[in-house]
Amino acid sequence: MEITFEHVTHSYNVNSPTASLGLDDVSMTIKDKKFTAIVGQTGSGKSTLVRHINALLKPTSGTILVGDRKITSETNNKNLKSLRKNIGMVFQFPESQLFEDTVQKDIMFGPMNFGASAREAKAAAKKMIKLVGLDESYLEKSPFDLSGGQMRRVAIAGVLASDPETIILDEPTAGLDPVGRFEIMNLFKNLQLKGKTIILITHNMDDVANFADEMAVIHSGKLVATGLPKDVFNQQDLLKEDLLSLPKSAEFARELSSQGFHFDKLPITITALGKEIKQQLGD
Ligand SMILES: Nc1ncnc2c1ncn2[C@@H]1O[C@H](COP(=O)(O)OP(=O)(O)OP(=O)(O)O)[C@@H](O)[C@H]1O
Repeated sequence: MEITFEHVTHSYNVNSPTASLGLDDVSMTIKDKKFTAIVGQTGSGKSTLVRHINALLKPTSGTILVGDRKITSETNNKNLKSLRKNIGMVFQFPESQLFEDTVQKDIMFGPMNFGASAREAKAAAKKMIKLVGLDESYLEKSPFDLSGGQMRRVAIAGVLASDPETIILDEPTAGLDPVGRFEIMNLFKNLQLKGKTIILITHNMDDVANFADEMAVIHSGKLVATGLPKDVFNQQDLLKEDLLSLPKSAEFARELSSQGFHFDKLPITITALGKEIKQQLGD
């Protein structure tokens, strides 16, 4: 589903002395079936932005179009079920929301909440547990007997079990070891390649460089850049003003620039960096 923000502003605690601006006149389009990363410093408005997509937050002004659904300040809290079924959200540390006595029941909760029969939900649990890299024997275990990484996978399986068209991830790999992180990111990339729209909030620029098709940079509630990661990471004004940090390959390329190498554009992945170095050493 294509998602379009049209002049969206969100004020927290409107009309109170503690009012604060979460989003400031944001207009952008998140493309259907693409992997889009949302980045920005802490407190810049990333979570506020994505919470408008399933109407967890309503705009103070402006409109969000999610496919053919329109969300405005007037949107009624009723009738949001079909929207929310299609927008899966993996919050930060989703394992904190596990509560059932077995993994199977936890994964079944979402689909049943959206109207699936027990049989359908069981089948979904069986499929999803494997998709997140655990075998079926985990279904009968208590989620609380699992490691942190395993709990995270179960929580993700629970979101995927409702088969949402769009999946929003708010730092889904925070606190995982590098291998676990890579596996989870690969899982989401594969889901996108099979037709899902993925929206990832992250502070990890290597994940953006390696997995995202598009990126958006938010600063103080405003959208300051959007585009292909290889272009956005080369916007000098963003780097100068410290609105963006670089993936490791680009950092390394910058260091190499003072050692006689020359890069027209900073390479943002190891593969691109390797190719450039090889070419320049061969010349
Ligand atoms: N419930 C709330 N009430 C009042 N202000 C809020 C609330 N939630 C967020 N804000 C404010 O809105 C701004 C944007 O916050 P938001 O959580 O969207 O940022 P973020 O980019 O997701 O940050 P982080 O990277 O730390 O998760 C911040 O100034 C924050 O203090």
